[in-house]
Amino acid sequence: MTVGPLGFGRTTMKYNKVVIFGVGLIGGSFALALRRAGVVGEVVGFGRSQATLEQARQLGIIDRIGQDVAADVSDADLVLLATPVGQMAALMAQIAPHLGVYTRVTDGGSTKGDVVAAAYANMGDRASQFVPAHPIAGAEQSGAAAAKADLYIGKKVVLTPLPENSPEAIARVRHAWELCGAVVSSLTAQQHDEVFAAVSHLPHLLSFALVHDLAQRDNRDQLLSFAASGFRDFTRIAASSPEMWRDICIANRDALLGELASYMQELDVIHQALAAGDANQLQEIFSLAREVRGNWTQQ
Ligand SMILES: NC(=O)C1=CN([C@@H]2O[C@H](COP(=O)(O)OP(=O)(O)OC[C@H]3O[C@@H](n4cnc5c(N)ncnc54)[C@H](O)[C@@H]3O)[C@@H](O)[C@H]2O)C=CC1
Ligand SMILES: O=C(O)C(=O)Cc1ccc(O)cc1
Repeated sequence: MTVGPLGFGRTTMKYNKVVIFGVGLIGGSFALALRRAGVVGEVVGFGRSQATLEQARQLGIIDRIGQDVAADVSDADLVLLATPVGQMAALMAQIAPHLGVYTRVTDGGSTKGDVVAAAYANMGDRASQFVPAHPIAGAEQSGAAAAKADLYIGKKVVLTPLPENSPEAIARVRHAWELCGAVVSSLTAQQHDEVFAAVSHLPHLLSFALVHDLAQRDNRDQLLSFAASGFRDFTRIAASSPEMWRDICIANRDALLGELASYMQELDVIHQALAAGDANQLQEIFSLAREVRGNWTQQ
């Protein structure tokens, strides 16, 4: 079975050629997941570092390292942009003129408003072939060596389709993520960025901030030597890629600033309660948080 005009509507589509820009955790896992599903012919990887691409080839993530973007995207069934979000505008400009008529493009970026704006600014009419996506799956590790075929199984992927996308383009991209094992839903880009500012971008910012604060102290080695599992849980995500998180924070800064302001207000309330020795208020705050966190299960 092939993907092409006749491939749409069949129960399982085969992707003869998948091209990945950024063969790291997200791009590499996408390739491995499609391979595991047995639906991909050839996987071609493009990247910034030849050594990483060679590693990805040796790990069996990609079949070959791409040499010619124009040639490789012209007959690709599917293109995935899986670089830090700050790199995507330039890549879109590079691929757009060469995309085949039946080539569909998706991405794995953690922010969507900026990525959608980049598509409109850099892809012209070809933006209709781009269906933005965000897999809510990942880890603090980066790079091809961290890629896993089962990363997306049972995890959410949020699509933020463009009005210009055809139902067929959306269905194809949705299907690709479903073949990776994901549960796909849709939001507007604005809804997406507001939600993830609160539950992902702010927590990462806070975790980086705590470790950064401790890191600047003269006695940091002593402090870290006594830190236990609470510290480990709160700060695991501070081991994430600085470049990736720099780009996310800058891209979603409006929503993130709103969440930061709200969090600072909360800290202010806690600060006042603590300064006043108001044990009841602290208990109320901790109890509500404990109840909500205790009832939360990752869906
Ligand atoms: N790490 C995570 O848990 C998650 C990350 N994301 C998003 O996925 C994207 C990729 O993140 P990861 O896979 O974690 O990062 P990664 O660091 O593992 O992989 C990114 C790859 O992109 C390559 N790259 C950078 N600039 C490039 C360019 N201009 N052209 C081609 N390749 C380039 C890098 O060399 C690297 O191999 C980011 O946009 C991130 O926001 C989304 C969900 C989860
Ligand atoms: O490491 C973790 O727990 C994460 O939260 C991974 C993650 C990072 C970025 C995303 O956009 C989505 C998921």
